[in-house]
Amino acid sequence: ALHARGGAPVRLFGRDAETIAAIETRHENPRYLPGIPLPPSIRPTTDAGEALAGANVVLLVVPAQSLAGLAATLAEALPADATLVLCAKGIERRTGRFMSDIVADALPDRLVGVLSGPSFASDVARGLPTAVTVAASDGEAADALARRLSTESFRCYASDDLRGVEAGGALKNVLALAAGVVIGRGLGASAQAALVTRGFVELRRLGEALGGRPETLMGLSGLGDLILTCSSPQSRNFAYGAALGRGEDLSGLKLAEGVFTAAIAARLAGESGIEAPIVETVAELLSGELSVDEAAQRLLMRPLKREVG
Ligand SMILES: NC(=O)C1=CN([C@@H]2O[C@H](COP(=O)(O)OP(=O)(O)OC[C@H]3O[C@@H](n4cnc5c(N)ncnc54)[C@H](O)[C@@H]3O)[C@@H](O)[C@H]2O)C=CC1
Ligand SMILES: O=C(CO)COP(=O)(O)O
Repeated sequence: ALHARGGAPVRLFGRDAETIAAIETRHENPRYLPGIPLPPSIRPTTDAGEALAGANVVLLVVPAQSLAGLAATLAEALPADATLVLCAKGIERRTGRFMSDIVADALPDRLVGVLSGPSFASDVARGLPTAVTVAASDGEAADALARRLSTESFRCYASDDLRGVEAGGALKNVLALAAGVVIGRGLGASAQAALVTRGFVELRRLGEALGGRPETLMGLSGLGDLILTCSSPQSRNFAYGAALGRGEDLSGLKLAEGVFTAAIAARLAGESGIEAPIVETVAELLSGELSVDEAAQRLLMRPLKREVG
């Protein structure tokens, strides 16, 4: 998408030499985006220093649990005026830190943006229409980043609610796992709709408790991404949940960030005094404390209460 803007060259860093070589020679990423032609002007490299030299916007797309490990490289090689844009959707499971907290600890005073919202990589790579949120704690910096990253098919809305955008992106993954379980276990589309709606109540409550604003949580990076990932088998979190619900072997499945976020999100909910039964049930299902049927039963057996209030 960035390439489509024209102008500044786009460099792509990856540590897997084979994939990088394929992108360079065949202009295709056979491992992650097979069959999708990539623009030949993208310059792939396995040398982080080369990729970062002279860069003024750096998009970090490593999984959430890997970000802290990359921070040392960044501290060494990142140009002083480069803006970091965090794209991973997760919470560090050991510490409870959001992505922006990890960067703030490793690179204090650095301008940080967060890009999140409903956007499957393969849709973006194909140039299909996509709308996302780009947040920075400084609203004008967010506006500038949104202008910089938008293309005709990749529309970025600016926000100054960094935490709200991060919280929505991390929590929707946990709920997408639950939605996948519902479908995988054959509980039906009505149960799926109920799960997503009640899941959104949890996303909103917990997202607000963690510092996000309600209108952000109702926007693209919260509700929008929740709708996408809770309804499409293209979502790896949904697909993981569906495989779990069907009782299939989970080894070999693609990265599902919610697997790493569930327990820490449940802990943060507990610490904030927030009721989050779906998030807690997903955490216990993943840790093996509950079976799929016990998890479903537990959610159904919750005491009756008013829908709102
Ligand atoms: N794939 C998608 O459609 C979308 C993914 N995201 C988010 O982006 C993040 C990454 O997801 P994917 O790219 O799909 O995961 P992935 O598992 O497909 O790819 C992650 C890549 O990062 C590499 N990596 C891990 N640690 C690294 C390190 N320290 N240095 C260099 N490379 C490293 C891995 O080798 C792998 O190639 C996740 O947080 C995900 O939630 C967000 C929106 C869409
Ligand atoms: O975040 C995503 C789309 O917005 C991708 O979702 P999955 O990680 O579940 O595939």
